[in-house]
Order: sequence, then structure tokens, then C-alpha cells
Amino acid sequence: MEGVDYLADERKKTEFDVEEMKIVWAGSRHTFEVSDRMAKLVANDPVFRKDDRVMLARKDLFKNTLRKATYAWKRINELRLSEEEASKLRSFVDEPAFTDLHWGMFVPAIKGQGTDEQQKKWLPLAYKMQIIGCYAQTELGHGSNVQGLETTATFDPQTDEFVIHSPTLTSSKWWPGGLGKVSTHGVVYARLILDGQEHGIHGFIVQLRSLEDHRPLPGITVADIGMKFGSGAYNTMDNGLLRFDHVRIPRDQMLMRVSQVTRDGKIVQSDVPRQLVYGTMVYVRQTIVQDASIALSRAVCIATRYSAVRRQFGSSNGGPETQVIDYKTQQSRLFPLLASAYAFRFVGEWLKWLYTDVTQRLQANDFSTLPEAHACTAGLKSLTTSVTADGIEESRKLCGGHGYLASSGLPELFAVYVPACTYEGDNTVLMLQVARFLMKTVSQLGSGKPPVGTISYMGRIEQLMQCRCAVKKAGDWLNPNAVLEAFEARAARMSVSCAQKLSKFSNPEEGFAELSADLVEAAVAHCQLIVVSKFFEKLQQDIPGKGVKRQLEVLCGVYSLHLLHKHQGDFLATSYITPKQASLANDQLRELYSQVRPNAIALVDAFNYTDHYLGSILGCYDGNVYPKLYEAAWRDPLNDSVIPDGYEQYIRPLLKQQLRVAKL
Ligand SMILES: CCCCCCCC/C=C\CCCCCC(=O)SCCNC(=O)CCNC(=O)[C@H](O)C(C)(C)COP(=O)(O)OP(=O)(O)OC[C@H]1O[C@@H](n2cnc3c(N)ncnc32)[C@H](O)[C@@H]1OP(=O)(O)O
Ligand SMILES: Cc1cc2nc3c(=O)[nH]c(=O)nc-3n(C[C@H](O)[C@H](O)[C@H](O)COP(=O)(O)OP(=O)(O)OC[C@H]3O[C@@H](n4cnc5c(N)ncnc54)[C@H](O)[C@@H]3O)c2cc1C
Repeated sequence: MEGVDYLADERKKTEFDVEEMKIVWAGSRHTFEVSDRMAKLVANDPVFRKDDRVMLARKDLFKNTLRKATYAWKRINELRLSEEEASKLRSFVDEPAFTDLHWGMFVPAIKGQGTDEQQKKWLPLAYKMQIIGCYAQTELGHGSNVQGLETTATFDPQTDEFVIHSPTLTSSKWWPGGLGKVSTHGVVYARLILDGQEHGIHGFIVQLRSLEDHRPLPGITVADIGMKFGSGAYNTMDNGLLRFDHVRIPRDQMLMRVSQVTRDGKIVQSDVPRQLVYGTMVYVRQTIVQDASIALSRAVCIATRYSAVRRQFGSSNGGPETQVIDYKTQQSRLFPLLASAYAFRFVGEWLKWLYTDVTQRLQANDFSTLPEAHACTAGLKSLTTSVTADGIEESRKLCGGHGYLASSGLPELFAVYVPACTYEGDNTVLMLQVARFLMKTVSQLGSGKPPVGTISYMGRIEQLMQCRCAVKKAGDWLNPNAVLEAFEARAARMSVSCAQKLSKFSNPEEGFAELSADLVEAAVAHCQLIVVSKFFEKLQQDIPGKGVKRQLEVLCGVYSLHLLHKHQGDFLATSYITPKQASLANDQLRELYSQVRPNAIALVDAFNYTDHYLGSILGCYDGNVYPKLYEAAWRDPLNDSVIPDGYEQYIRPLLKQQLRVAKL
């Protein structure tokens, strides 16, 4: 059976050039080649084996992660990998570790908020991993409300130091990844106090552990916060707690790009906005949007391959049963997720561009696009992580009973992914930030300042409030202008409706709180519009390869029309479409599913995932699912012996007792 491709017939149906689609998915030929090389490097190295992860107890699991992370660092140095290659290698190791926070938050925080001198001092140490850092912001009592953090940093002019202190139990830092057992340093967020006066939240570089023996420094209490959701999963990470008892650090360890504290204890604001203290979160939210397409595509790849292998019902005259992927219900659950994975890939690519653009502007003291960048990163992080977490769970259900097995890879993928809906900003809290941005935009319409970028459609508000959908037959829904106008009109009308209701409140904050559920819906509509429009923009690019663009057009249609179908209440209630037009959209959607069907396997092959990275028997490339499931069952430690441990102690006496009862 070895070497047989059970999905070969499926692959023969493909109507497009898969190799070219791999380049589109990766973003460029260069990125594809780097990814492909790094994925194979990891897959072929036994040290990076991960199929035993869910069986390990916490201490073994954690030590195993330390071993892998250290080995990865050794390989990165031996092979002299570039930053891009190293980051890909780490992502293919596919195990949350302290290094994620060191490279993903500690280094960016110093880069974004440190002065040139601070960067010169700290970054070389961090780059060589001579220090290991974490991002210590959240506390036991406050996460979302950053202004509510309680840790204090009081300047002592006598010694030219800050005194970092945890005044209450709720001020204990709680959650930072890498903090519990590994980090030697942290960027710690605390309230700045100068001469008895508070000056808001700022970041400070604080050494936590000795570089000699790793013991916590005097005044520091640090530990892991305990087991988290699921087996394996995020338990490889040492999320930590941290308390300070009047810990002293030199004045130059406050990150001073946004504000400086002078030798005599005065605060000097530079001309950059104070929101830049939140800059690391903007950066990470943008990377989380890119990661969403990866997590969702992994789940979809597993569910699609398995749906083509799995057969149930429909056999006549002893012929084969129906592949479950041929059921329209399966398609209507699976193909929108496949389309969403592609949609998120392209919006992630665009968001990376937006972030680079805003960073360059900030360097030139142009802060004009910061509010939009904040709204886009917050909103898209919220939208894509919510859909991805739900999509992974739906993929599990699409795999029936076998999806519940750890060897399907889906339970662990869900457990490791779902906190993305919470970390880096709770998804509801972030959507409310988008809503604030929208309400501000609506209130400024007509002020002579035309809205730009993702909000430019608001500049056509009068037209969007009045227009009516022109669709007459199902095929009209393939017209990008028809779809875009529908999403623009829906988003604009929902925002205006909220703004009108808000204006009736004498206290705007009270109104905002009262209407917050409606405001979140308006924000979701705006974010979905961004994803749809970026998909259409992608299609305007030159996309080579036989049939590749055509497939992407089909997926774009599936993505937008499934949203239109799912949220038809919004489109109908805002009176842009009629019930008949909603029904035509659904007819067109069904037709598009038929076009996806023959290409479904090739569309997930284009993700180019190795079997190692997918970590799923149900999703393996060759589709040889059943023998692999059978063999995996025998590898479970419970099957090491025929008679289980505990038989003598529990099962035997129980059976004997039943026997006695039966004899009576
Ligand atoms: C297999 C492995 C796969 C694993 C996946 C890999 C990915 C791994 C990556 C990372 C691992 C996980 C890391 C997680 C790390 C963390 O969670 S760190 C902690 C993150 N914490 C948060 O995100 C807290 C959320 N809260 C906030 O961001 C803010 O406090 C708030 C946005 C809720 C604002 O609260 P509020 O009090 O209303 O605001 P103010 O502070 O007063 O500011 C108001 C004005 O500032 C503007 N603004 C807010 N945020 C930003 C920003 N980030 N950038 C720019 N501007 C911002 C806001 O719009 C207001 O502006 P106006 O005054 O003009 O209206
Ligand atoms: C796995 C994981 C890793 C993490 N890593 C880090 C890290 O490295 N560093 C770090 O500093 N932090 C980290 N965090 C913490 C994380 O950033 C916070 O948990 C997150 O920001 C949410 O804050 P919270 O826990 O205070 O939630 P809360 O704000 O208490 O949320 C509870 C509920 O209240 C709702 N809610 C809150 N405020 C509002 C509002 N204004 N309006 C309406 N509803 C509201 C929320 O929607 C939610 O339903 C991590 C968390 C997790 C789970």
C-alpha cells in the first residue's frame, strides 16, 4: 500500500496550475522557496517530531519545548539562516514557545518604543539571545483596560532610578508568555509617577532573573500560572505571574521614544502621539491576521482531504458509496471556509503593506494614518481570529467522529488557536474600537475632510444611503461592482443608523454603551467589506498560470456571497436588496460550489503543507487514512499492555462483586 496516492483521481480533476497557485498563496516565488525549504528542513529532522505531544505531562512537555527551541536556535546559527528563514523555521516547528514572545513582542517593543541609544544597547543582546525577553502588560485585575493597570514606576531623583512596585494582588502581572520559567528580562508596563503625579502607562525594561544562575532577582516573585485549555496545545508556553517589591532600575530603562523623563524628574513629550506606547500591539495584531489564514487553511486542508476520502451512503448495485465532499451540505460548510482562508491570506498581505506604510510615515513624523491602521489591525484581528477559531471547530465536525481523535490534529489546533480571540485584545473590545473610529468618521462627514483609505466609501454616503441593488438574475451576482456596492451600502447604512441612534443620547458615552451590540455589528460589516474589497483588488493583479485567476474569482464569489447569504438580514433590513435578490445570491453561491468541487483537493494542495506540519492522519497527502488510524491506535500508551494497569485494583474486584450479586 506504501506510495499509493488515494487522492490521485481527485488530483486528476484539477482545472488549474497548482504550482502557480502555490506562488500566489505564498505571496512570491522567493517566499514560496524559503517556506518550502524550511518546512522540509523541519519535517525531515526527528528532533522536531510532535506526534507524542498530547501524551506528555506538563513538565515533560515544557522541557521538550525548551529542547526543540534550543535546537532550532542551534540550527539557525549553524546554517546561518536569514531573519526571514529563521522565522519560517520557527513557525514550522509549530509549537508555541518563549521564543514567540522574545522575537514577536520583546524585540518589536524595544524597536518601536526605544530611543536610538536604547536600541543600540538592548537589541544586540536580544538578537544573540544573550538575554531572553517577554512582554509583561496584562495583570490579574486588568487586561483590556490598559489605562487601569496598577503596577507603578515611581521616579526617585535621589538615585536617578525608577522603583517598580506591585501595590495590590490584582496588580500582579498575569499571562505574559515566556515569563513563567524562561525570560531574563521583560518590557513591563506600569504607571509612571513623578513627584507624586501620575503620567499614564509606559514601558520599562526590567531584568527579572540572574544571568548567572537564573534565580529571580531580589524583590521579584515569578512563576507559571498553571495548565491551560487542552492537551499539548498552549501548555508548551510558560505564561507567567510576576510581582515587584520596590525593584529599582536605572532611569534609562524606561522606553523613551514617546516620552522622556529628565534627570530632574520632569516629563518631556516628544512630538509622536502617546498612542505609540500601544505600537507593539498594532504590530502583533497585523501578524495575527497573517497567521489566521495559516491556521484556517490547515484545518480546511485536513477537512477537505478527508471529505474526499470518506464515503457514506448512496451505494447502488454494490458500487462505491458517495464521497462526503459531494454532499451539498458538506460543501456549504466547507467551501466558504476554504474561500475564507484565501481571503484572509490576501487581506493579511495587504495589512502587512499598510503596517509598513504607516511605520514609514511615522518615521517621517506623519501620524495621519495611525487611527486607520489601529482600526484596521484591531478589526481584522478580531474578524479573522473569530472566523478561524470557529472554522477549525467546524472542520472537526466536518470530519465526523474521527475529527475528535487527537490524531486528526484538529483538537490541538483548536486548543492552540482559540486564545487568539482573546490575546492581543479581546475580539469584542477590539471591534468596539473599530466602532469608535466609524462613529468619528460619520460625525466628521461634511466637515470638508474627505474620508480616505478603507473608509473612503463613506465619502459617497448620500449615494450609498439611496442606491438599490440592480441584480436581476443569479449571474449578476458575479459582477464585482454589484457585490462591492452591496457590502458598501450595508456597512454605510449600519454605521449611519448607529450614529443616528447615538445622537439621541445626551451623554455620548452612555449611548455608546447602550448601543454597543449594534455598534459591533456595524464594525463587523465594515471589516467584512475590507476583506471583500481586498480580494477583488487581488484579482486585478497580473496572476499567471493556467486557470489560477479563474479559481480565485470563484473563491472570491464564494467568500462574498456566503457572507451575503449568512448576513442577509443586514442587507434586507437596510433595504439595499430584496428577498428575491437574496435568493438569487444563494442560487449563484450553489453554482459556485459546483465549480469549486473538482478543484477542492488542488486548492488545498496549493498551501504546500508537509504531513509533518499538518500533523493529521485525516489530512495526510496520500489520503491513506484508515491504515494510519488503525496503526496510531496501537501506538497509544494505553495499548502497551493487554490488561490495563488498575485491573487488579479496580476492575477485578468490581466484576467479582457483580458475580457474587448474581449468585445471590
Ligand atoms: C502553532 C502556533 C500558533 C500560535 C499563533 C502565533 C501567533 C503568536 C503571537 C503572539 C502570541 C500571543 C501574544 C499575546 C500577547 C498579548 O496579549 S499582549 C497584551 C495585549 N493587550 C491588549 O491587547 C489590550 C487591549 N486593550 C487595548 O488595546 C486598549 O487599551 C484599548 C484599545 C481597549 C483602548 O482603551 P481606552 O482606554 O479606550 O483607550 P485609551 O488608552 O484612552 O486610548 C484612546 C485613543 O487611543 C486610540 N488607540 C487605542 N489603541 C491604539 C493603538 N494600538 N494604536 C493607535 N491608537 C490607539 C484610540 O483609538 C483612541 O483614539 P481617539 O482618542 O482618537 O478616539
Ligand atoms: C494564551 C494567552 C497568552 C497571553 N499572552 C500575553 C502576553 O504575552 N503578555 C500580556 O501582557 N498579556 C498576555 N495575555 C493577556 C491578554 O492580552 C488578555 O487576556 C486580553 O487582552 C483580554 O483581557 P482580559 O483578560 O482582561 O479580558 P476582559 O477584558 O476581562 O474580558 C472579559 C469579558 O469582558 C468583555 N469586556 C471587557 N471590556 C469590555 C468593554 N469595554 N465593553 C464590552 N465588553 C467588554 C470581553 O469582551 C470579555 O467577554 C495572554 C492571554 C492569553 C489567553
